[in-house]
Amino acid sequence: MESNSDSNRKTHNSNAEGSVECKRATGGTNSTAIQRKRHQDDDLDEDIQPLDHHNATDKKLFHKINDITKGTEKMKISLIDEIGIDLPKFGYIPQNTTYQDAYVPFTLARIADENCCFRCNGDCLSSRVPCACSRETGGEFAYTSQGLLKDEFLEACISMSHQPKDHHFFYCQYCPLERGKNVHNHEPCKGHLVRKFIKECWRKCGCNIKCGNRVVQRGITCKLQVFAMEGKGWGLRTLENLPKGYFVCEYVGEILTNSELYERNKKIRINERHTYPVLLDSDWGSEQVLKDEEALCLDATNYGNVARFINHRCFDSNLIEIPVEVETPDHHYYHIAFFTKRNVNAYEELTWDYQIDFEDDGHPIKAFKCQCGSSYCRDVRRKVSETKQKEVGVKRHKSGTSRVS
Ligand SMILES: C[S@@+](CC[C@H](N)C(=O)[O-])C[C@H]1O[C@@H](n2cnc3c(N)ncnc32)[C@H](O)[C@@H]1O
Repeated sequence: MESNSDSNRKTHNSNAEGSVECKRATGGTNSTAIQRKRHQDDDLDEDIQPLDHHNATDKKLFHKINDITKGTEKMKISLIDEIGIDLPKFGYIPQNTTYQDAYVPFTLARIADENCCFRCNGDCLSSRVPCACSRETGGEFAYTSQGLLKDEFLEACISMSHQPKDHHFFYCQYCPLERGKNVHNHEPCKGHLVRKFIKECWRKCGCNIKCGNRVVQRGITCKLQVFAMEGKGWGLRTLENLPKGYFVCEYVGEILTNSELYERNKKIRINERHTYPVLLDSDWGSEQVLKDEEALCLDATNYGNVARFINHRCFDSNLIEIPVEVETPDHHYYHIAFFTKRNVNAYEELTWDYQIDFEDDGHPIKAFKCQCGSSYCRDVRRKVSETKQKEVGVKRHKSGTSRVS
């Protein structure tokens, strides 16, 4: 997986390939073929700046793309690279898309009358009595009329992610994660955290599209930028101040079954396991045996949205991911939406806690050497190796063998 900047650093002259890649301006020719091609590429030419461009602060820019979404989001999302790393190779998709076997039916017939608010009008948040769509959140909507998450709901979600052991876990009888390994003796399920869901109004509801209980489905509304950094590869930042409880973006990728994820993992080298899949396991274990086509994950490796650039930070990240029910009451499939955990300043990197167990080598999501910089960092291996390096440095220093490079 090309994600660590140390491994993907290269000179700005190298020619990147793929769907959201930078290319040189093609000026200096009258060829009709090229002119025709240019015309077809107008959208791209407008979005992609030549290499070696200098910005106002006179920092060298190796790459700049004005809109990595290619117009598929309401907001343009730029990408800049001031250190010279490979451009990401993926196709931008603004909505989750089934890869092959995942069973994700969106039918109106599956939405029972008690799972929608067909009698509502206008804005559900302003109705005197909260409608049926608030039932998932205990009879109160999760959102304020300003479109932010209510503090109490947000704090409860943060507490669940900070102290998962204090909260309820589901344990599957036959865990899809273990089944996917295709071995005779499955290990017992390690447990899946029960999560708090938001339920948004949708097509069978009587309210209008501006209803305050429709936030995630309206998409990205803030200015975001993908940027390159030392150590972690690409990352995402906000270009404007964001208040606490603000919806930033959802995690979008291909919808894969767990077996499909294992097949993908098998095809790539052992130390390059996927680092872009997110399990949709909030409901695992609540039923007897989950069929393979219902044990799903989102994989943003080949196709995804801007959320694939959000790096991990142990514990004190500024984003939290919350499951959101939109099109189907069936929680095998749901959306993963990122909200701010606190006020976030313009130009701060946006991070979330992947909840990685840095010691679980069997997990389909590969743990990396964490460089989150948090004082709560859980990557003990990194800490141990850093301590050892320091000790070796001190010993060498004492024996006079150390070299300053
Ligand atoms: C979902 S991607 C995030 C975007 C990624 N940085 C990129 O360049 O495409 C996850 C990968 O980013 C890198 N990463 C994320 N958080 C990191 C951290 N705290 N320390 C080191 N690497 C990190 C790891 O390589 C991880 O596998």
